[in-house]
Amino acid sequence: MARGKFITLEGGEGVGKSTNLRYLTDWLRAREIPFVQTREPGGTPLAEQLRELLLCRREERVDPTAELLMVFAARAQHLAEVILPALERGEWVVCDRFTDATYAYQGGGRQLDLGLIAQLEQTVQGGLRPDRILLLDLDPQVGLERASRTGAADRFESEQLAFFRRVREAYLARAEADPARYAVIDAAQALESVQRDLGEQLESLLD
Ligand SMILES: Nc1ncnc2c1ncn2[C@@H]1O[C@H](COP(=O)(O)OP(=O)(O)O)[C@@H](O)[C@H]1O
Ligand SMILES: Cc1cn([C@H]2C[C@H](O)[C@@H](COP(=O)(O)OP(=O)(O)O)O2)c(=O)[nH]c1=O
Repeated sequence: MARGKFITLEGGEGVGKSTNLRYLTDWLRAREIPFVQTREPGGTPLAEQLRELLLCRREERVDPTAELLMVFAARAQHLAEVILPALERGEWVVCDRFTDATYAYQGGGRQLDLGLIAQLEQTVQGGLRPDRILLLDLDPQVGLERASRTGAADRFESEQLAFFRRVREAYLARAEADPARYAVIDAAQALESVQRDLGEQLESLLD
């Protein structure tokens, strides 16, 4: 049994991840490809509890290294319980955010050392990396405006614009360094154009 493909969807706030996840899963269903849809932080009961702790707004300042370790704690659990078993069963995994979000938010946004993130990535994931990272790219000003229409701001969404500019730059720098693995999709386009681009990416992953 061939290992399943591991696809992640990434981008800043309000880029259209939720909207386009539905497109991705409909595409897989239409082709009868077995898959697991999941998200980070989260994806297991313990990891979802860590997500709540990470996202809730609080009086106490959250130390960036503490934040980073919580993200990777959730990821270790998610990998062991959900992602690796699904890939081993030959199913595809569609994950709403993964380690690129850590490079972007904790590395770019919080300005933590990228070498430290790489060390944790190696410890937690070994050699596992997504087969394709679908990066929805959008000016954060537009993204935040879109996101503000969909509910109250969590701890990350409450950051300043400069934070989200660094997030975007960090994502784009990673995509530029490994163009075979990343698809940068212009999320400012009309939804149907975004989805056409996503569909092309998925087609290219079929054996
Ligand atoms: N390509 C697009 N053009 C215009 N608006 C969009 C587009 N994609 C998504 N939206 C809208 O932007 C808002 C945020 O989209 P959503 O999918 O919830 O983003 P995210 O999950 O990335 O925060 C929603 O109101 C959605 O309808
Ligand atoms: C996976 C991950 C997410 N995050 C942040 C980014 C998001 O603001 C938040 C939750 O992700 P998500 O549910 O995708 O939020 P949204 O739909 O509002 O974009 O967690 C990190 O800071 N580091 C990480 O490694």
